[in-house]
This record gives sequence, C-alpha cells and structure tokens, in this order.
Amino acid sequence: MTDNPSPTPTPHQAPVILSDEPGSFAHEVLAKRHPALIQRVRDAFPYSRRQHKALDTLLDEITNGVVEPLAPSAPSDPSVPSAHDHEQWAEWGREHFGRPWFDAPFLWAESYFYRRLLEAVEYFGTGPWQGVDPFAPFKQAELLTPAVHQELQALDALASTPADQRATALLHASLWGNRADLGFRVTQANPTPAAATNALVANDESALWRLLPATADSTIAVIADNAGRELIPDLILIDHLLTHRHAARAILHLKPHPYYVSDATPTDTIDSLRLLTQAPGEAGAIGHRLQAAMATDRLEIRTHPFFCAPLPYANMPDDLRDQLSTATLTILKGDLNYRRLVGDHLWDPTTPFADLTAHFPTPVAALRTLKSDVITGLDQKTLDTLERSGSAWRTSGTHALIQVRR
Ligand SMILES: O=P(O)(O)OC[C@@]1(O)O[C@H](CO)[C@@H](O)[C@@H]1O
Repeated sequence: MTDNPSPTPTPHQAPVILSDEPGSFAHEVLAKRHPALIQRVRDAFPYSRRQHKALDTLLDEITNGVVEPLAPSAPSDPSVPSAHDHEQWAEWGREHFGRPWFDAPFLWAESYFYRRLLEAVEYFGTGPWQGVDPFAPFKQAELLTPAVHQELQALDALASTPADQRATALLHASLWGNRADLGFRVTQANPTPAAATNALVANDESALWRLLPATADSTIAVIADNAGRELIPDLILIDHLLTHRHAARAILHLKPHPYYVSDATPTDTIDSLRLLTQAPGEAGAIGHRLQAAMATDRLEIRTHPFFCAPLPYANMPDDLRDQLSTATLTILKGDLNYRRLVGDHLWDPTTPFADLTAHFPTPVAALRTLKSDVITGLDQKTLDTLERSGSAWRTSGTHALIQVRR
C-alpha cells in the first residue's frame, strides 16, 4: 500500500486494450465467447422469429460486420423504457460506429455487445419480453448446484471458529467466489476449483481490516460483481461486517439490468437472499439477519446506470461520486470492476495500485480473481515468478488479489 500516492499516471502512458490481435485474450472473447453466448441464450428461451432474426443479425455483425448503432426504430419517447440510454450510446459509440468491432477498445466492445444482446431479445421493449433476463436460466441453475449447498453447509462449522478467523475465511470466500463467473464458463473447458492454485499475487488484507475497526461507525460500500456463487459469499461477508460492528451500515451496489452474463441485479440479490433465508442452520440465520438489516436500512441495495457504462470509474458521474463518498471503504468485486477502477490499459504491472486509484472518492479495496490482461501493483519479484511460470496467470482465474488504497 502507498500512503502518499504520486500523481495519477495518465492513460496515454499505457496502451488501451483492444481486441484486434488474434490469439489475444480480448480477441478470443469477441471472436469466441460472444458468439457462443448468443447460441446459449438462443437455446435457453422460446424466442420469436423476430428475436431469432435479431440474434442472427447481431451474430453476423460481431463476426463479419462493423459496429452499428442502436436501432433507429427504437422508441424515442423517453417515457418508453427502450429509449433510456440511446442518447448516451450514440455519444459513447460515435467514434466506433461503422468500424470493425475488433478495432474498438475491449471494454467498450464488451459492454456494447451486452447492450445489443438485450436489444435483440427485446429486454427494453414494450412487449412481453420486457425485463426478461436472458441470463436468468444460467443464474438460477447455478443456485441449485450441489456446490452452492455445500458452501452453505460449511457455514455451520465456521460458526464456532473465532471471529477473526471467520472474518478471514469469509473475505477469502468472497474473493474466490469471483471465479464463479458464468461468462468465464462459456469458453473455459474446466475452470474447476481443483484447477486453481489459489495463489494471491497481492494481499493487502491487513490494510483492509485496519480500515474497518470493530465498533467504529463505518459505512461499507460493496460494488458487486456476479450473482449466485459470488454474491452469496459477498452477502455473508456483509453480514459478518455488520454483526461484528466492522460496519454500522452497508450499501450493496448492483447492476440495474443484466450484464456480462452473470452480473448481479436486484432480482438476483433477492433470489440469493431467499436461498439463504430458506436454508437450514447458520446459512438460514445469516439470511434472516440480512433481511432484518434491510428492513432497518443497515443494509441497502442500490443501482446506478453507470455500473453498465463502458467507461472507467475515473469518469463516474457526480451523483454516483456523491453517493459513494459517504463510505468509509468501498469494496470492488471482480475483474470488470478492477478494469474500470484502474483503467483498461496494458499497465506496467508494477505501476502502483494507489496511483491508478487516486481518483476514486473513498478508500478502496479490490477483490478480484485475474481474468483479463490488466494488472497493477505487483512487486517485481512476484511478477518475475509469475512470468517464469509460463502459465496464463493473467487470464485463467487461477490467481487472485486483494489490493487496498487508503
Ligand atoms: O467481472 P468478472 O465477472 O470477474 O469478469 C468478467 C470477465 O470474465 O468478463 C470478461 C470477458 O468476457 C473478462 O474481462 C472478465 O474476466
């Protein structure tokens, strides 16, 4: 951790990540993961001929075509849901429309892909498919897996361990929960926990706990990532923080609509809370405590459109900045939040994390498994070891980090 961050490096000091290099991680995502996802979504729903046609058009566009704007036929009446962000995307896409998808910044191209997928399945339309989450079948199936039930059962044994050990275990469960990303599984053959080395490339855990001393009147903000197997341990960690007075209040920031396959929305959060409250033993007790915390506003869920924007957090709008500013510490979960926090650039991996996050309105902790090329804040020795390993340590989800900026 750095106490006195030096001036924030500007983005031009490191190349922005594009998707135009065959064989690169970003290229694979656009060339393989997105087409595979279209197929999965198509197979999961009894879509109409019009929706299939829209999915065909999108598939053709992302593989052979150039980036098209949102359909001009979409309603322009701002009271109609599909118009809510057209103007913004027209602005965000101005320099990318009419050019190959692979030439756009990776962060922009992924974000816009998800927006277009929602458009194709009429998520923002006015008809019967309005609000039908195309990723819901995958998220719901995950909640029913034996792995989730085993994880909930394991809480019974953990309940009798000393609070500090439990805190560490729950923090790590929340961290490694980030490996359970359904988008990641679209193309990863076997991303099983057994394949992971569980290696932390940076660990500022003690700094995190120092920022949340027990009995302080703290507010913790958590910017969530994936639903299900990630969100459940996030909620359990929040319960621990509230119960043990590390925080007096928690605000859980969620995506306002489906995004990056498994990103958590309010609906997903309600599903996870219901699973907890209906579980036996300690899991059930946690679920009921969380529900009580929501009823008394000690736990609040919020959404903001910026969480689905193709922009770094350095560009967050003032209203979100004001909201976040009340937090003692913000925990950002996952890979995408990390990319947006430090900027989606090929930084020198030893660039201090504190320098790149100086823009963020509160002290910040990133809990992330490594699933894309961005990395910062490594010490040279760790970097050398990782590079020598010859493994795909940046992108395979086998490594993780806890990085803190006070
Ligand atoms: O934010 P998350 O859920 O940890 O990860 C999202 C993610 O899997 O999606 C992208 C590929 O589609 C990657 O950049 C990133 O690793």
